[in-house]
Amino acid sequence: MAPVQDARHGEGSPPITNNGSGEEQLHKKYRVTIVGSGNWGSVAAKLIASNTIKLPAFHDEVRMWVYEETLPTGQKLTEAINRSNENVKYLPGIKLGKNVVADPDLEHAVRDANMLVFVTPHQFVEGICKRLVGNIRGDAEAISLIKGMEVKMEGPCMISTLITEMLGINCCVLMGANIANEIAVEKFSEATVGYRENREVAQRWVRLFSTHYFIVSPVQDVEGVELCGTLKNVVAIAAGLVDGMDMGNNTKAAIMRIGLREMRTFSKLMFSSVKDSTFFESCGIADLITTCLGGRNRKVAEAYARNGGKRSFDELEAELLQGQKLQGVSTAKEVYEVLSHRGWEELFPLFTTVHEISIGRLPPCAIVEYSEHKPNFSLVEGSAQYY
Ligand SMILES: NC(=O)C1=CN([C@@H]2O[C@H](COP(=O)(O)OP(=O)(O)OC[C@H]3O[C@@H](n4cnc5c(N)ncnc54)[C@H](O)[C@@H]3O)[C@@H](O)[C@H]2O)C=CC1
Ligand SMILES: O=C(CO)COP(=O)(O)O
Repeated sequence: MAPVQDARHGEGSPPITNNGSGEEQLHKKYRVTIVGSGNWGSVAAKLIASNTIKLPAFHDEVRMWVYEETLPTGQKLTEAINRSNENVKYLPGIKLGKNVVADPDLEHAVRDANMLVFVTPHQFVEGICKRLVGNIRGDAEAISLIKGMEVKMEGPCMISTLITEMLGINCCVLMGANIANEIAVEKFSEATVGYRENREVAQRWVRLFSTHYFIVSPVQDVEGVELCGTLKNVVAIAAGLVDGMDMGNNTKAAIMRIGLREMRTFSKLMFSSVKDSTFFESCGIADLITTCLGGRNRKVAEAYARNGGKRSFDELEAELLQGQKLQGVSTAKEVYEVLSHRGWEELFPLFTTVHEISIGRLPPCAIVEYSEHKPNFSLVEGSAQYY
């Protein structure tokens, strides 16, 4: 396995070694809390804990806020995690590291941390941030691993922006081709850290997550990285529908290509700063491929099509994912709200069709019929250049 310093890093930047910088070692120890403890949240805890235990810049202990629940055994989830060092519900069979402490008290979990890792399903973030206002350290920095967005009156709001606006702190993002169960068993993967201005902060996040099997590259394009991670979940629903109708590899590849094109157009229309090169990072094409081949959105959408649209996504999610959450259906709705508000539906036939299928307005087979429609460029001046 290639060591971290041999890895390719975004933007042709010098490699980031995993030793911790002199500045960090002299001045400050960083204390990490993970806000979230689902499937990916637990794997993030494992990655981070393996680094904090050996890097002098970080306190060993990693606190993980757990949305408390009672297991069928009657035991609390946090007690089970702290006793067995495993998240027995969301990541069974994987040791998290002895330095991971599960904490059911959100405010207590974040109190001492100056590095906050947000990793919950996106629909819960606003409620969590409301509880955190006034309860975090003044020098805290955040990173979001959350793939999703909110739609406000003013328009779409990325989760990193929501965190920044509600808590008044800088927020980077980490996205990539990262099916959690594969990283949990240490299979080689890559990820992208998106940052706004402060490259030193981005490097600290890279050091916190990087291992010999998890290669992280920084890219100065928060919106591009976050929109890639968010929008690919909608395309994965389309890919799953195609699988559920046994339409074969060529059709699925066509859907992925059309989806990637819509991802790029949507991102660039929302934020003109989004870079084309971001779509070639792990957060872009690689995440699209892995999610369309092996993700939960794909899996549930396949079941939806196999049932001819007769069982709802909610019902199938509960049955197939056992408490884990689907992001693609709600993201399709959020994207659709943006498109319909602006009158852009015909510019995004795939995104629009995924939403209409997921609410039962169209049958699953519409994914191919409608997605192949030529986008109507006359709707937005200059949009043709993004196709
Ligand atoms: N699982 C994966 O392979 C990957 C997931 N992601 C992203 O990470 C984010 C988090 O996903 P996972 O960690 O996989 O979670 P998950 O889908 O496995 O688990 C759901 C989590 O939500 C929590 N929860 C349920 N109700 C809640 C409430 N009312 N308030 C707060 N939390 C509640 C549960 O306790 C659980 O921790 C999502 O945005 C997802 O797209 C990103 C990369 C990979
Ligand atoms: O984001 C993911 C992989 O990078 C996981 O996607 P799913 O939520 O569809 O499993």
